[in-house]
Amino acid sequence: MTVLERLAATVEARKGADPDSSWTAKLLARGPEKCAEKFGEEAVEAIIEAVRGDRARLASEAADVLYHLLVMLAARDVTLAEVMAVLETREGTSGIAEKAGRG
Ligand SMILES: N=c1c2ncn([C@@H]3O[C@H](COP(=O)(O)OP(=O)(O)OP(=O)(O)O)[C@@H](O)[C@H]3O)c2ncn1[C@@H]1O[C@H](COP(=O)(O)O)[C@@H](O)[C@H]1O
Repeated sequence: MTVLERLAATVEARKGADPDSSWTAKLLARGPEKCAEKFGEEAVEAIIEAVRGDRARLASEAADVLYHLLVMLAARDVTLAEVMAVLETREGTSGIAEKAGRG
């Protein structure tokens, strides 16, 4: 199991946990809209570091983005496995070919 899969399992397990002892449970208790907003904030923080070019800070912000992505997905009952399955269907298809083939 990868660290991302373990984190997804932890996030899933936090559904219904005590918001006073779990940041994940606190976020989930505030609803999917708040989880989405939080994901957006973390994404913006990662964008800022990408523009600045600080590799270590970008890696750290990217970790925040991945964690908050998992929380946002969990809030809408979308599993990491579902996302990975979508990525798998795209394997081997160039983004350029995919765009050209759109109706
Ligand atoms: N990976 C994370 C993780 N990444 C970030 N965070 C929290 O997300 C919160 C982000 O909140 P804020 O935006 O307020 O913090 P910030 O980005 O520093 O904000 P600024 O003050 O800079 O604006 C912080 O409290 C971080 O600790 C995380 N909280 C939990 N996890 C993982 O989730 C697991 C379960 O955590 P709990 O649900 O808290 O038990 C943990 O063991 C970790 O593996």
